[in-house]
Amino acid sequence: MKIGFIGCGNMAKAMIGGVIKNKVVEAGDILVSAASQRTLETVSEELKVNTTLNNAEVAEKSDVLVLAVKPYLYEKVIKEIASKMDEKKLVISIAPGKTLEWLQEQFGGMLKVKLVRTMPNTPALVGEGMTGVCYNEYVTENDREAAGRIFDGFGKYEVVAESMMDAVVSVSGSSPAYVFMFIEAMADAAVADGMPRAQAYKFAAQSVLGSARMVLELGKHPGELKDMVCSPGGTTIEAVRVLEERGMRSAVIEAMKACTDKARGV
Ligand SMILES: NC(=O)C1=CN([C@@H]2O[C@H](COP(=O)(O)OP(=O)(O)OC[C@H]3O[C@@H](n4cnc5c(N)ncnc54)[C@H](OP(=O)(O)O)[C@@H]3O)[C@@H](O)[C@H]2O)C=CC1
Ligand SMILES: O=C(O)[C@@H]1CCC=N1
Repeated sequence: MKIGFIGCGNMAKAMIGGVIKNKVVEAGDILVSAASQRTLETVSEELKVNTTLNNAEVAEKSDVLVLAVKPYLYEKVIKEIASKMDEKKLVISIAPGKTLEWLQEQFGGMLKVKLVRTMPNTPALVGEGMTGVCYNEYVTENDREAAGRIFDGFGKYEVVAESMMDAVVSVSGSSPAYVFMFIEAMADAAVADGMPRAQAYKFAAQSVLGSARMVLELGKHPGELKDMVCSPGGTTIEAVRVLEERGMRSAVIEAMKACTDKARGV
């Protein structure tokens, strides 16, 4: 399987890193394009993948093609590659807001292009990505299996109804940013208490990692897990009281609502 990436920024590099590390394909089976030679030189040096400035060449030489440019460039890039497409190639979109119907239109109504609409996230870089996936009608069982191997290569994935994709942007595509802010804030507080910064990041990040694993592995309600930490009359409930007073839940819900709304409008 030859995989092509059009665009090689934060998200593509995270996906490529995971796919190579997990031996889904060899680096030599990946062809990447970008806007600048400088990016391609860096990517070629760091990831040992093949590179070109020619998007149409990536489309022509790939069995699976990942569109990894910013959403506003999708229309332009698809125009550049449309003539190189055929009904065997699988196209993976990673942009928020670009529906299967819209993508199909860009490729031209006549071409039965196989489309996979996804929303990955940057933890893919360490093999812990979460990707929401939906397919158009031309994607076969074999294609799904091939795409699944790619998504498995950099984390977990789940097939969802297309109507859920905007919510996926908010809950996993964008959410690493909120989690990093939370880790940074906790580390700042520990630094204020006198802890060296590097150590503070380790304590904060490992606590987030462990807590996430408890949710995923123990099958218990997050509220129950929170209660297990809150000793009666203890320290934790004091922190919980202040977080509730400052509107933590409401801030998260409102922030994610804004994110989902933005995804709908991209
Ligand atoms: N970052 C994230 O966490 C996530 C991003 N996404 C989606 O992934 C896509 C890419 O985002 P991200 O990686 O963050 O963006 P970046 O800005 O990091 O990367 C964009 C890449 O596109 C390249 N590029 C620009 N113009 C062209 C062109 N005309 N032809 C080919 N390549 C071009 C750039 O090249 P150069 O480097 O030379 O400028 C760059 O390598 C977006 O649609 C985004 O919404 C989805 C989920 C999560
Ligand atoms: O911020 C963005 O638009 C992209 C999509 C999800 C994460 N990053």
